[in-house]
Amino acid sequence: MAAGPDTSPPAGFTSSSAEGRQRTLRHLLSETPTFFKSPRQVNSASTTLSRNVFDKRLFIRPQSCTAENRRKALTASYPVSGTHSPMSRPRTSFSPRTPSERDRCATDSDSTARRPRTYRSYTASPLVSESQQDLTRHVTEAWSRVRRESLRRRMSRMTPEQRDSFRLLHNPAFQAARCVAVWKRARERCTHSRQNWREGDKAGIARFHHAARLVILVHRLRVAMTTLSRDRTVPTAAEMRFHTLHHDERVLAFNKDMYARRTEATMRLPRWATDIMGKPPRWRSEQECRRLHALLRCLKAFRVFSPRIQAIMCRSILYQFIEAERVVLRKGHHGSGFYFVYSGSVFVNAEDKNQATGEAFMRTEAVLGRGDSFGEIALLRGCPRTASVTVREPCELLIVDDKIFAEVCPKIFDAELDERVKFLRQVPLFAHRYWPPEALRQLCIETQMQEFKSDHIIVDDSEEDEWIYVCAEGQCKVLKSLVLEKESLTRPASPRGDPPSDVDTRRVSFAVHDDVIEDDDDVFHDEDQDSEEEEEATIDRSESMRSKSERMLRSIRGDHAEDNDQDPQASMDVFTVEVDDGSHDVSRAGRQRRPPEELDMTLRSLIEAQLRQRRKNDVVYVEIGILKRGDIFGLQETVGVSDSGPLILMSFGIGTRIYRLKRTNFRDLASEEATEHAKLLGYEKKYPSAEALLIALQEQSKWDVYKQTVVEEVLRHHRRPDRFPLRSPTEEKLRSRKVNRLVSTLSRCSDDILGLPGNAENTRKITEPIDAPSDDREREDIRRARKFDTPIVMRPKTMVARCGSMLARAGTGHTLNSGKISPHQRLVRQRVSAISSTSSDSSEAANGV
Ligand SMILES: Nc1ncnc2c1ncn2[C@@H]1O[C@@H]2COP(=O)(O)O[C@H]2[C@H]1O
Repeated sequence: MAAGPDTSPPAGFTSSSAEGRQRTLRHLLSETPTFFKSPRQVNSASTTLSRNVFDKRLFIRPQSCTAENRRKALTASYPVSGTHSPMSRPRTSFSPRTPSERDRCATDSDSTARRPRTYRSYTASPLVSESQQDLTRHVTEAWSRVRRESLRRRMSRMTPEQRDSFRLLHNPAFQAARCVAVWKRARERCTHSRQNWREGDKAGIARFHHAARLVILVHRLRVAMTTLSRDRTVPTAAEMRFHTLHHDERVLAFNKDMYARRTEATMRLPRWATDIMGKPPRWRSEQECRRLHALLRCLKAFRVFSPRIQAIMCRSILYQFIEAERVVLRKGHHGSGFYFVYSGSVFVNAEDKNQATGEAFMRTEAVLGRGDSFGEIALLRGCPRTASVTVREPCELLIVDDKIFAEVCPKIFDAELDERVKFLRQVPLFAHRYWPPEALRQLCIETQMQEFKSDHIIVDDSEEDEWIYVCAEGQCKVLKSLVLEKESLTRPASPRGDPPSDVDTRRVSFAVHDDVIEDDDDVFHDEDQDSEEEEEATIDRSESMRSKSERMLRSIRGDHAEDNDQDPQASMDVFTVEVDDGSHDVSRAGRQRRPPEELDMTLRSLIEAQLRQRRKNDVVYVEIGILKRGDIFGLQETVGVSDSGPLILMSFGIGTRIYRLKRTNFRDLASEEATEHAKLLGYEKKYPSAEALLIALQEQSKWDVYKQTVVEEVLRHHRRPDRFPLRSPTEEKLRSRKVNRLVSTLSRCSDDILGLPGNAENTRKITEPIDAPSDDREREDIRRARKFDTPIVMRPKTMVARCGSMLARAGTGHTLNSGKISPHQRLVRQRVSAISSTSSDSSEAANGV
């Protein structure tokens, strides 16, 4: 193995200086062109070898190192090819293997006092390998050994404190943090002064390179750790089943999920969003945060936080893409983040015990998908993770830092709690006398604030709902659904038998402009709240005002089941009605049918859904009240004084902001006195019963029919055959248009002419949406209608006067009146209803109702 003695060493080797050695090495390496492709490589290799190997570890006896000799020795010792080539497993320090080697070792060991070891190392060490990679690997190994040793030596000389700080300095995570800091500083310098950067902040660049290397190192470490973590996690049965079915190479059965359309689950975050989330918080601009906020509001779990908390989260939220089967967090570990699932899905695995054997095993508790969140328990309770979470399908997670989540959010939550208490205190229901501060605060913990844009159905069935609503800003309408036969209200009771055209017209007119619905719930939704947690929540409630985070957690987990139990049905006809007792003005509604999804719907969507499904029995929705700031909805149902049946709550105008309180909490926390007080308030603000509304609606319908009849009567003479029939077709056409125009205008103005008691204002409101149609066809219709009607619409006063005089001429006895109903009109209405009830049509209608 050892090279034979050489008598003619090259000049460089006689020198023991570092420079001489390097020169020799360069020379040596340049003669092996297969290994090094360029002079630069030769230079760098020689430098590395000289510094790391020669100088520190493998000091070569110069006399024996001629180029020729060395080549001979190496080729003799290590054949270039062959399966047993030591190059494949380089031996960097010599350790005797064969007996002859051992013998030689023994002999040499006698003279190790000087430097036989290094000599042996030289002879055995494959300093020049058959490939560059081998050489590099060898050198790297040698170098790392040298470093380790020197490190050990240095540390042995240190005090314990020094050792600790030294360890910290060499901790990969710490180094990574330093790298990032260096990188940031370098970038900052770069942005602040490009000139400086260019002119060569050489040290900065060097540091940057160093940082990059460290980042690579840390990344490798992380990969190794995650692989290890995955390998050590025993998959649950559900996980195994899922992955077996979903892995292409192991498809056992036909899995329809693989062919299903999965737009939701596979909806990925746009590039701009990941770019924003890749920036440090202070680099994110206001606009970027707002953009991110608008995007994340589509996530159910995100929406339940208040806008302020959402904004704070957007400032610091991070993005992470995780492959399938990876472990996101492990049970018992320290919690360091709160997660939203943007796409993909995860398994939540909890520990369980086999009843028979007592063995512990992991069981899949839940599968969370897009819009869900996890990881809040450990952060808010300060306990270890309560479950493990592994990735089911490749997943995009959004991570909120534990500091933000556990410190900032509860503070904001507390401030909002104070706000809620302050607001509710102003509402008569929660007067100090009935609700002591502690009870009110307790009630507010699970109170949520929601925001709705215009025409959003907030509650679709007040009897089934679990909440009491207190209007904080804006206005809401209270609607009531009445089931009736379509014919009863749409067929005219006029003796002439001409069907009125107003139902369809109004239906179109009520197809209000479309609104994108966005709401802000304040609290987490948790559908999987089990009885244990509820029990826990009750106990917590009794321990008044624990920690902020605990309260927040309770609030977060308190309500997930909302809004999901909607029964899609019902349709709505457009009607304007009046309740005779005058206590509740009523009005109109839109023909609706509830979409199957859920409460996230506008009036328009309801109307469209209804129009798709024609049914004999329709539901007419009638407005029976308006909720303003401080008004309450759902109180009667909570205290059991409601007899008005299911009601509907809908936002309108510029939208609304409401607080909602859990009915169960209200009942639990209200004292007897408070309950009595609530009952009293409930009685005071009772809505009319279904019967009263039906009667009012019927009367209204008759009134509409009567108006139609009057208009028809007035215009009859216009439709008489012409005395001079010799008109041109164009003239005929114009004439018929004129008549039609008059009819349509009169129909629309008839409310003003004949008077719609107390509802003139409301009538105007109904017709408003006509001016703001949403879809093109509708817009086109209205444009055409407008064009058609222009001369009349432009001069309403004249038109009304004309209609009034026409009506007077027709001998109806009505005078012009656009305000309240006069006693005379009331009389007319009674007469009309008497007439219509005798006619067969109207009696049919009455029976139907
Ligand atoms: N039964 C469950 N259903 C849904 N999610 C759960 C369940 N148990 C635990 N988790 C979530 O899994 C998370 C594990 O970490 P945490 O304990 O911080 O918070 C936990 C919850 O967010």
